Amino acid sequence: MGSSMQCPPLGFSAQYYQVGYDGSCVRQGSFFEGKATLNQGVGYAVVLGFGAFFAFFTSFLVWLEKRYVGAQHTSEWFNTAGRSVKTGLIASVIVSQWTWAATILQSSNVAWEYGVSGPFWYASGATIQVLLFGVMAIEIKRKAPHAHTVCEIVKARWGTTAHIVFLWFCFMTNIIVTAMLLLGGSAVVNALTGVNIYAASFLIPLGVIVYTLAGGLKATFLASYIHSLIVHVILVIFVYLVYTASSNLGSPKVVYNHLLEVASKSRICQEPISHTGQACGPVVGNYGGSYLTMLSSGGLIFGIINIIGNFGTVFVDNGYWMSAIAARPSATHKGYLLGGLVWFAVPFALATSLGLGALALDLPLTSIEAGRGLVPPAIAIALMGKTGSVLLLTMLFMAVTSAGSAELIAVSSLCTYDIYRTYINPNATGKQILNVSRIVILAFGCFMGVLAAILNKAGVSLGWMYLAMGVIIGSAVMPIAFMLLWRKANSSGAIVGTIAGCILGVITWLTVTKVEYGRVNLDTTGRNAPMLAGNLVSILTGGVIHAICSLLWPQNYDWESTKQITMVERDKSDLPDEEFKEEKLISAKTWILKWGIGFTVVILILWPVLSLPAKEFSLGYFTFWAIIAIAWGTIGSVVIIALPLIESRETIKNVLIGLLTNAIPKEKIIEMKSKVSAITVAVPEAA
Ligand SMILES: NC(N)=O
Repeated sequence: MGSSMQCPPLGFSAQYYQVGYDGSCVRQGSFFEGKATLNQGVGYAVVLGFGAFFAFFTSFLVWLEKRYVGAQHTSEWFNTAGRSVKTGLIASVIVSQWTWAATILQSSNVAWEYGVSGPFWYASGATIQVLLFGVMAIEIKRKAPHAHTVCEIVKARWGTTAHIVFLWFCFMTNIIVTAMLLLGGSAVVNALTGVNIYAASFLIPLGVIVYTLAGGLKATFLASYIHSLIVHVILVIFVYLVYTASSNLGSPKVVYNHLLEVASKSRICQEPISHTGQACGPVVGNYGGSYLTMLSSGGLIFGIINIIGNFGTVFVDNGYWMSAIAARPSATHKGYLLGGLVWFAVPFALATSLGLGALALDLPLTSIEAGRGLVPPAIAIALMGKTGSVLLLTMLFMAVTSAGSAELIAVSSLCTYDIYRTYINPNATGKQILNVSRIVILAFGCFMGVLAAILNKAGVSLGWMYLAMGVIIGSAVMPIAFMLLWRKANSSGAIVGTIAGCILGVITWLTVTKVEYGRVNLDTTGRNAPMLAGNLVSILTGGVIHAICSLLWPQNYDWESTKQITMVERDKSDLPDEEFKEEKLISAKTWILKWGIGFTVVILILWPVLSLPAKEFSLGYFTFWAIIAIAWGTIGSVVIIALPLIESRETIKNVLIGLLTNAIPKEKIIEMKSKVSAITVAVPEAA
């Protein structure tokens, strides 16, 4: 029997093919076909229930911390978490803040498009920014120790015009990231449960708002540990399922053999045995058309776009500055390095399992489904049915909730400190700051719900947005880095470079689209060549213009005005002065420079270069690759789950003793007594 007559054509995944009336083999038109595996009740329970549960949970954590640890809940606490968070929790926060819907969904989409190189470029191209941001995090401690936001530092150094420009770019970053969270979240909720996509777009932020309002930064930090824990447990389940336990796949060897077959040159891909937009046969741009190679032009182009876009979404996202501000000085650099290395496993291990698994099972996904982020839900269903759907939905919701709440707090602190306190009420009290923070969280969350519904209506996909982000915000990356790293960097160069880079980036993007494809629409603007050109022009123009202006008219800045940024209320900080010593901070900077740059060279240059000679991976090479993914996923998960617990064992012990005996810690009683005696001395009649 000829291969054209076989049905299914590859001898596996028969459920996605059927024999037509004329005897031809017909592939299913799409994976989901508008059918949901879970009912709408589950969808609404997840969308509303998780938000409500975490709102309750964070309120409980806040209460515990107040009662048994003695935290004072000032506006400083709400927005900076007391600036004393330790390495393990900072790493866990970084991982949960950086684990977007896209990390879970888009990474598997690029695995589905380009094969093994997709997850690798997704992971490495978005890890190095976190590692390198560790340098900025230390510089904040040295040069702007009392700042609340990145834009406060911009204003202190470069004045009002630069402040307004960078505020705009920071807001754009928060809007883009939140939009991606909601686009991915709503698409998956809709596909898995049938909840209306517009209802999902609007309801998802509601849960995040409630949860964020309840806690502020510190409580969301604590809850983000729970988010990280759940994400990593489910990640490990999926990875082991694909490579060791599933009856359909279950070993690197089966995945490898299936990947060879689905991309085979002899495979017939005409209608109706396959349909336009479905994965079938050799991959254009890959060595030998194989999914099993790092020699992939599409994968490499995606990698470059990914690096640029993610520099934008780390360096221009106030959320990362806030995490750095919240970190204890001696923990900052280690937290960022550890967070980056653990996070690498999330897209790498997950997409190497789910994305390649979807290809290996020859799932009838279309490019539209994949672009909407539906590769992981499809394979979760294929491997585990309803259980897989629930696990995937839970994992995605953890990502959307914690990253979404970080974005809400980032926007709220920009609005309170950079607009309200700077331009409207410079003498704002802590109470006023807290009120404005909460109003902004509510307003921005609602605004994003509406925006996500509009974007869904316009047909904007997660994949499109992910590639476009660097064009829009990339130009601000180098000026923002220069701000803390280069004394010559001047204000006019930062303003002109950032604005011109963005405008030229967009013009280049659209022009290349028009020249290459003859028309400009969502489909053509989302292709690799225009995206690459736009991203490169945006980031390079921003940096080059700023560098040239600064060399011609250097500022020679001494960081005195950034050191003068003030706090609203004095924080109760039990950090020893030792923590802020310049020698300690300089040695932390040397450490993060060495390790941050070292790991960047390894994962961005050495690893891909060393994997090129393998051309098309042999079975042994692919098995080794899969083992690295499994091991990195497992070790990363153990570290991120165990370290925060180990570091906080004293606090946990105090809280547990307090809960069991209802005793309030001695230090807190002493503190309360000293307050009472201070009042008695000041106001004798109070005695
Ligand atoms: N955070 C990202 N780029 O997944």
